[in-house]
Amino acid sequence: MPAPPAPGPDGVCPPADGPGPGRPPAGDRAIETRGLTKAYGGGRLAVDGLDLAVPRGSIFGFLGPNGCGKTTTIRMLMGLIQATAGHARVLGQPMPAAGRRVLPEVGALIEGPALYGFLSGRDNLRRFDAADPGADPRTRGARVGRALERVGLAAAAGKKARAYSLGMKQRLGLAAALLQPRELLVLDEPTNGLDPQGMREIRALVRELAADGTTVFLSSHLLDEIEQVCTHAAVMARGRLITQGTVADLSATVLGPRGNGRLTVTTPDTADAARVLKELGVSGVEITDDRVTGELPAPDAPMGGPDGGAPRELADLNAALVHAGVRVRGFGTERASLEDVFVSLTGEGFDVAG
Ligand SMILES: Nc1ncnc2c1ncn2[C@@H]1O[C@H](COP(=O)(O)OP(=O)(O)OP(=O)(O)O)[C@@H](O)[C@H]1O
Repeated sequence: MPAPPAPGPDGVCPPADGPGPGRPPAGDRAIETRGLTKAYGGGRLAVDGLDLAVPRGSIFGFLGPNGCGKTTTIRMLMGLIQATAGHARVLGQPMPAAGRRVLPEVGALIEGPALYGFLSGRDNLRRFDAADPGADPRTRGARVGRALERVGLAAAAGKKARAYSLGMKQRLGLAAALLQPRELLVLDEPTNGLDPQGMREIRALVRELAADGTTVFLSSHLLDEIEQVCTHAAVMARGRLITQGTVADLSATVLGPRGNGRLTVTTPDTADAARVLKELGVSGVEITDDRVTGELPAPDAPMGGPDGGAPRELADLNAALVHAGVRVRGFGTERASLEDVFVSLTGEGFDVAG
């Protein structure tokens, strides 16, 4: 996997047109936009100067509250609507100019699949396949069968699509996107409206597809979804890019440069635990009820053990507590969530309309 874009000192990644440290070289980007902008009537910008850099091979989450401009961006990327300003490249080619060359390499699922309810799942796929001028009709049956198999719909292939659950319809839409091998999959809110089981199935499928080397760009307003499935993310609010980078780097932006997370120790011996942790270099130590929390030292910081040694790992910290007679009932670290990132960078709660 190419090197992820690194956040800058303010925690925000450099724009796509900068040579930014850690930013994937242009050839390694599945999607790249510069200043991409869309104004609908009324003058308000639905998308405002967007600089995106999606590394090839990533599972890239495009995250933001409803109405922040995700679908509008995707529609511009796919050449479905014209940008008001700015540029977009998909698989290295300018869009929409190179649409005919690029789009056969891209599987897209935007705003739910358009299915005929009176046709079976299999016949819906045959119809999609027949609409592809590059698809050989002689091998259609095999292609459709493989795609159904891939999304776990082989057994239900003969059922009318109107009898499918929402999750099955989404999977059928994905199967349509997978009839041909694709370099890039673009999925707009693929789990929207699904029950938890349906969501899990789609996420598992996304992971499988990415494991085969396909870049997956998926939009979502669900923070935990992005955290669970994505390697990288861009965070949008009100049409603007707030930040982008690896999911781990984004978490680190709100944890400070040390980015190690907070340690939590649950113990009846809170005062002793706090003292030992401070001696070991843990800062910001706080006691709340039977919990002692603190910020872990940087990995390269000197960390003195009680015997003058230098415990470096969490396990060593735990051992030192036990050695000092602290009865440890719980021990662990917490990383910042993407929700923390969003709130810290925008000053807003996540559940706002864009
Ligand atoms: N065809 C249109 N004409 C006018 N305004 C539009 C149009 N499509 C979208 N908008 C507006 O542009 C903004 C961005 O909408 P968009 O659908 O891109 O957001 P989104 O992040 O995909 O949200 P959602 O998840 O709710 O679809 C919203 O304020 C929306 O009302």
